Amino acid sequence: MATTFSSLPIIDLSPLHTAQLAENEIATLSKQFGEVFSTTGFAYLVNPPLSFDHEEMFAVAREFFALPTGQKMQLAKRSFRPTNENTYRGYFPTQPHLASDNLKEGFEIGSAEFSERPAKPQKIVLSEPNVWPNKDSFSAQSKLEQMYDELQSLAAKLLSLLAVSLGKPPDAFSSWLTDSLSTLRLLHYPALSRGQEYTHDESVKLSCTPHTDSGILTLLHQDSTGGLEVLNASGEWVSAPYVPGSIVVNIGDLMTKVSGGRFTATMHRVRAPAPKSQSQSQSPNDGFGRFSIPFFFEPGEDCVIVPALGDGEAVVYGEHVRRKMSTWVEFQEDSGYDTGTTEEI
Ligand SMILES: O=C(O)CCC(=O)C(=O)O
Ligand SMILES: [Fe+2]
Repeated sequence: MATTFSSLPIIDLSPLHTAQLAENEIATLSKQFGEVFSTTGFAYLVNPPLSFDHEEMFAVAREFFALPTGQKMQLAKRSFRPTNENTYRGYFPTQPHLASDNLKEGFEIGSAEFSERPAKPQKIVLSEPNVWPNKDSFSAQSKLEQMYDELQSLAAKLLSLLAVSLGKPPDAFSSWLTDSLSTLRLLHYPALSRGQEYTHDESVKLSCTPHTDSGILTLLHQDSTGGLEVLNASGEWVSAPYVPGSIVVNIGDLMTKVSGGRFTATMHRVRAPAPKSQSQSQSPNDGFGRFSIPFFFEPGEDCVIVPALGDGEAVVYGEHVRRKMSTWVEFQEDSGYDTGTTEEI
């Protein structure tokens, strides 16, 4: 359970810029992560060892979501476009009929190493190849693939630190990286229209309902719109505003299991972006909504995850994630998804 916090801590990743961490740096960072993940479960990471910045990432998201709806729908998962082959990787449109408090469109990629469709027929194929817009209309495929690889390497370094913080050798969890199912997801939350800011009961209007993430950990790039909130132990929603240059990190359910409950997968949600302001806006996204780019760090489908602490049972990751998937809006059966109202940027 998360503790009663009122803001999120900041961890400086500058030491990770060198190829090899010194013993004392490993000890200091793993202690920091151990403390943060057993209290807030969420933190800001600054000075991450990545070759790209926020601006480059969000330029990619803007380029993708500005594509005509028809072109995005060509990349839709089969549940949204039955003639398409992909079931897991690709585009999902907003679903206003199913979930007005979960209004988001997204585009997801996995590892470029999954280049062939597995022979085993399954309703949802977790290790299927990615799909892409054609290169004439979308220039950022190789950039996104590189972002994926760099985020995977960063997450793997953090995993070693988590192993140490649980009293294990740095490579204790390295087998999880085999055929990793990590997902890089571009998300767009459209802005509300005027008058839609509140639900009929006057509670806050959300565009992502409260949930915990399912995997090992999540590395989130968010734009400056704001809206992410994190639940503390007193039941209060604590705002996690944009901190320039930072990545938000949080623990997923799997790591709670592995740590025997020591690490906390904290509930979080996103408030719906405000309608276009009437004054001259400072925000480049004004009226278009919010962009965020979570990277979900995940083990391979067949990976058997054995808890490092406590007496919990081992889980096979593929089974764990398929169980959780039934709660995700983009995997609900729905015939009323929105394929025609995306504004051009
Ligand atoms: O958009 C955000 O800030 C958070 C997204 C999120 O929590 C998720 O996709 O799991
Ligand atoms: Fe999340």
